[in-house]
Amino acid sequence: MAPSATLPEEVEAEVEYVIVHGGKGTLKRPILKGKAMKPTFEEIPQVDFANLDSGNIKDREAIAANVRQAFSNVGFMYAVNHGISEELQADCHINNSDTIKGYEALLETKLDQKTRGDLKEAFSVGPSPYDPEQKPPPGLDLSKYPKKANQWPEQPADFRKVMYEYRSALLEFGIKLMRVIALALGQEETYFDNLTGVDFAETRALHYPSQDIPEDVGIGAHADYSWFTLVNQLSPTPALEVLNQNGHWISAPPIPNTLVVNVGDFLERASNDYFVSTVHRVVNKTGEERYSIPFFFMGAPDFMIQTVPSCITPERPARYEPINTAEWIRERLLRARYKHPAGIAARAKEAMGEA
Ligand SMILES: O=C(O)CCC(=O)C(=O)O
Ligand SMILES: [Fe+2]
Repeated sequence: MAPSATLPEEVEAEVEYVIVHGGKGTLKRPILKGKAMKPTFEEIPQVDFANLDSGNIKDREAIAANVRQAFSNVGFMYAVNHGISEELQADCHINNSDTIKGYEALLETKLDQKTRGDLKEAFSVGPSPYDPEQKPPPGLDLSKYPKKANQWPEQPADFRKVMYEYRSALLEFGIKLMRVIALALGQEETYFDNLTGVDFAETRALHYPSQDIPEDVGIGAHADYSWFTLVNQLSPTPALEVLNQNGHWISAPPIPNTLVVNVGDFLERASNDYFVSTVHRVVNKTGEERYSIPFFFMGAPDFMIQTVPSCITPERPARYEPINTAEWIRERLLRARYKHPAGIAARAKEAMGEA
């Protein structure tokens, strides 16, 4: 339609949307411009964790207050002074290996249905009590766990060792962060301690080639299925982008010695939407390779995700039913794995109305 001086601004402009398929179904966010724009974030805040191990609860509460602000307004933050050693981060760099390209090939997942798939490759390490490094509790009934959960390459020889050292360091930070989150939600620090019974995290070493075809993405727009995710951006290549309330993509460039921390769907649900599981994507148009290692803090598989009591008020009654962690993860994983036999079977079942 041709612009007309007499029509209101909203009618004149054709509204465009960002469309995202996430944990809550399809999100259609209008891209707002000019006067229609709402107050929302334009950058990712930084939170200092230097006092995380302080014996004084006031110090830990001060961190919790900053986390609360970041998680409720943005859903993302940079963790500064997180205590993970730089050497360990450098050891994990996939550049140290000329053989590891992971077992998830390029285009194996497709998070944005308009694309030919995600232009990334990955090596994932998930929960498995068969790996002694994960210190399964004595007497754990192993029959409930799949035997082939993790697959390890023979080369380079110390790949498994380094990945486990890194994973343990992140897990330690993650368990402390979960305590800060409990405080941030107005609970006792120990509120979520029973979530961490058996190992419950996934580490994914990612490689993104430069995306030279205009439609290509590294990872299509999505929200994470985790309590939170700790992303280590190993390359100086800016590519991670975060969707704000105006439908604008905000860059989260690498900042040395920080971890990007984002709220995942489980925390959003447990917090009754007070904390937002913000949609993000990776688009690497820099002409350079990019490497990153996200760490997904997922919770024990049999943990029931329920609304935290302090997040239920007369104005905001509980919005969600309790849900089993393993069931939710399986459902989400299979949706993205469009080439995996189990993913194909699940979608066929869904199409026939059986799922
Ligand atoms: O590589 C990144 O910076 C983020 C990766 C990511 O969003 C994911 O794996 O869920
Ligand atoms: Fe993500």
